[in-house]
This record gives sequence, C-alpha cells and structure tokens, in this order.
Amino acid sequence: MPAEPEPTTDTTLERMPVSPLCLQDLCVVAGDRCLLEDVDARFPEAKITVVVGGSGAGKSVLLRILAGLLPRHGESIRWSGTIGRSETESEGPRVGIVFQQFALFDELSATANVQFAIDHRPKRIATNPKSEPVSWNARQWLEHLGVPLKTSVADLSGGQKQRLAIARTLAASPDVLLYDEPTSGLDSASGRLVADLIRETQSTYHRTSIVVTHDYETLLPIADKVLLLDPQQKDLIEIGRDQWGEIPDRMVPVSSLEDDTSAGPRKRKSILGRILNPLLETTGGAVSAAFWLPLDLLPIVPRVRWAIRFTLHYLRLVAGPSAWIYLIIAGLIVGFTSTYFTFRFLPFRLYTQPLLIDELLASIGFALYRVLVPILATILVAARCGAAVSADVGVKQYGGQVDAMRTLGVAPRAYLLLPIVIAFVIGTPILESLAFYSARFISMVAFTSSYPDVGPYFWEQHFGRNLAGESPWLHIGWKWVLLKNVVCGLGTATIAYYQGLAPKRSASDVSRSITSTVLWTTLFVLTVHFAVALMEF
Ligand SMILES: Nc1ncnc2c1ncn2[C@@H]1O[C@H](COP(=O)(O)OP(=O)(O)OP(=O)(O)O)[C@@H](O)[C@H]1O
Repeated sequence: MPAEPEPTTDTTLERMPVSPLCLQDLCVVAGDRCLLEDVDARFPEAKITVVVGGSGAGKSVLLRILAGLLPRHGESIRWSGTIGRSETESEGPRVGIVFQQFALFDELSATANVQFAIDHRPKRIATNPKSEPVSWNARQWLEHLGVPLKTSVADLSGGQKQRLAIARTLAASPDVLLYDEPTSGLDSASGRLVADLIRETQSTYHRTSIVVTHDYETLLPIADKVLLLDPQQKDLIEIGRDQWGEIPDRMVPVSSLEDDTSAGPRKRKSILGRILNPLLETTGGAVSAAFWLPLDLLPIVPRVRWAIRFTLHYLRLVAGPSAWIYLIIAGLIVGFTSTYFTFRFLPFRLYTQPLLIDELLASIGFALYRVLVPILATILVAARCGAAVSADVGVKQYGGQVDAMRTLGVAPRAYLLLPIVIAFVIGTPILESLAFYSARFISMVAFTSSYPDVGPYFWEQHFGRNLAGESPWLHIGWKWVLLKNVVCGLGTATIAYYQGLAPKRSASDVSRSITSTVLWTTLFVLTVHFAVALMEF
C-alpha cells in the first residue's frame, strides 16, 4: 500500500472502537429448506472469521442476513433470532459489505464513490471524535488503498475495483466488515493477493471482519477463526486450528443431501397456480406500490447535493439529446402524414377542396395538438425512456448497487425513485412539445408544397384557429395536454422503477423486467389517454 496520508486531526486508527457480533437462536428457511436452526455464534472483535461451506449450504443467504438486506419475513426467505453486538445487547451493528461483484456506482468517479459513503455516515459517527478516522476525505482513502484517482470506475482493473470497494466500505465507518466470496473467479495468485489485502486491511483498520467463501485453500491462512456452515446439522460449527485439515471432507455439497422437508411439507403447485401466482404477485406488488407511492415520493433526501446529482443523471437518460431526435422524428412523421394524406385522399377533391380546406386545416391542428401528438409522444416516452430507466435500475439491482446503497444507509427511493419521477415529470412535457412543434413545422411544409398558390400565411391562419389562446405558446386546452403528459410521466416513472427494483437473479430477469416495463407503461399510457379523453371531450 502507498504511504499513509496525514490525517487532518489527531484521531488515529488504533483508537477506533471495535464491536463483536453475536448471533442468537438464528433460524433461516429458504423456500422449503431449513438452512440454519437455533444457531448461536460469535464473531470475535477485530479478528477475521472465515465462514466456509459447500455449494448451496447457505453462505450467501447468511451474509445477506448479516448485512441487513433480507427482511425477516421475506417472500422466499424467512429468518428469526437476534443479530447483536453482544449477548445482552440486541441492537444490530452497522455492517459494511464488500460485494463479490464490487457493486460500485459506475456512473460516478472513484472519488465520488467514496464521497457517497462519507456523506451518508450516521451523524453520531461523524460527530464522535473518538470513533473513527472521520477526518479523512475521499482522496485520502483512495491514496491510502492505492486506487488511481483519475481513472474512471469502468476502466479500473479487478484488483483496483476491489480496493475501491474496500475504501468505500471503510469510509462508511462500519462496525463489521463483510467480504462476499472475495476470491471467486480469480486464479490462485490473484486470490492470494486478495487474501493479503484483506489481512492488511484488517491489521490497519482493526475491523471485525467476516469472510464468506468456499475457497478455503486461499483464505484459511488469514483466518483467526473458522466457522463451517454444516447443511446437515444446520449449524455454524467452529473448527479448531488443529482440525482445519478436515475442512475439505466436511464441506458437503448440498446436492448430495436428501431433499429436506424440515421447513414443513412441500406444497405442490397446480399449473394454474404456477401461472396465476406470479401474476397476482406482480399485480399485488403494483397495487401496494401505488398505495405507498405518495409516501415514497415525500421529498425526504439525506443529502440534497446527491439528490440533484441523481436527478441530473435520470434527466439525461429520459430527456437527453437521443430522446429529442426520437421525438422530433416522431413529430415529423405524424405531422406530415396527417396533413399530406388528408388532402391527398380527399373524396371528390375537385369539389370538396375549396369548401373544406380551411376547416380541415383547423381540425388537423386541433387533432395534432390535443390528441395525436400527446398519444404518440407519451407512448414513445413510455417505451423508450421507461425501458432505459428500467434497465438502469435493473442493472443496479442485479449488480448489487441497490444493496450497496442500502448498506451505506440510503433508501433507494431517495436517490432513485424521486429523481426518476422528477425526470419524467419534467422530461415528458418537454419531449412532447418538441414533437408537437416538429409536427407543426412539417405540416406547414407539406401543406405549402401541396398548395403553393395558397401559401403558408393561409396555413398559419387556419392551423391554429381552434387553438388560439391568450398567448402564442399557451394554446386552448394546454392544461389537458399537460395533465396527460404529467400523469403518463408519473406512471411510467413508477412502473419503470418498481420493475427495475424487483429482485433479479440473472441477466435474463433484467431483460424480462424491461419487456414488462414496455408492456405495462404503454398500456398505462393508453388507459390515461382514454380516461382523460372522456373528461376532456
Ligand atoms: N431468494 C431465494 N429464494 C429461495 N431460495 C433461495 C434464495 N436464495 C437462495 N436460496 C436457496 O438457499 C440455499 C442456499 O443458497 P446460497 O446462495 O446461500 O448458497 P451458497 O452457500 O452461497 O452456495 P454457493 O457457494 O454455491 O454460492 C440454496 O438451496 C438456494 O437454492
């Protein structure tokens, strides 16, 4: 590691307090299988505990419970018992986690990743001078852990990303540091480097550290204590140093065990149930999301600066230049077709044209402004921008960034839902206006090229006849148009967010959520237009 920078106060790393972590009567059930039953365990303070276990034993589930990422009564995983600092104290410790895939915020710089953690430390930490090297800024953390400051996060090497993930976790000042499969996917030389980094981090920062792994060969050398997650006994068994040689034989892969029914009899699901249950779950989720939405949208953000940053990110995604081009082209198409073909295929053209030309122009202007462009624009915004936002949130969910936010003490709705809703509520009317003014322009071009003798002045006079309001910008009925835009934007934002945030176990879950976002948002938009049209006309 590079030379240690000077802390800006006299607080030293050696003076930081450390907390043990205790489990009492922990029971965990995943689906139909009981993973742990009445487990008591202690993770010694300021030491490294390595938790090993065969594939499928429940290491990742245990780690997510320790990190506070799984609710007690989840849909598929339930747990009970106490996770506390000591046998007498049931308050959970603050846990930081170094995720297997690092879960870094790719759109932020390395410095901003660490700054995010610093800015969201609990106030009691930030104001307690004895508790931490609170004075370190993001740059000092990065220099201390050897992370390049100027390289973008995406361009960092695997090892540098891991150091950045450790820096970000440490900067949040957790009591306990969890490492999730830190050597998975690495060759043995790189695995040993990671093990050395964990040991170095431990000896420098004195955290209670828990490493969850199946790679015992690489990580046992740095362990102070080893716990084996035994799926047969459903227990965390301490393995004494003299018995470490037996660990390979005791790591039973779960597939070789009998089917376990200890969590109760397995319920057989009918074909109808298998089809209906996910649908009902989705619908139930949507109804409960709609119910809680007003509460979720309360503008309570931990740090305004970060809320603005995320809002700008989503504004770029929803209403950036590529969306302008998309909506301008859509406006040109609808403006041209509605004008050109109306006059081109007029029945008994020779007779009807002189009689109807001005009325038709007024109708085209009205239809474009009040109906056609709003429907087309909001459907395109729902599909294109809804998909983009659902993909963004889905990747953050799948890549662990949403979980990283939670472990850093930030509710995802603060920096995801609220900024997304703001971006859609601002972006949809802007994009719709771009489409309308493109449609208006091309309508004039199509008309004057079809009737050069009548000219643009005639078009101007009649196109806006049914729309003329107090000002040239605020046409009659602008409130209805705005209402449709805002309601469609709000609904698209909410559907895209909740679809993206739904649990993701694979990349195909992300693509499924994008597809259903497009389906539900476009259906929603059509319903809104139908309902508003009933009131409007
Ligand atoms: N969300 C879930 N819903 C239902 N069952 C789950 C869920 N997540 C995990 N499980 C089940 O819990 C058990 C333990 O899974 P877990 O991922 O914790 O294993 P692991 O010890 O980390 O295995 P590996 O080392 O292979 O990653 C498995 O049987 C798995 O199928």
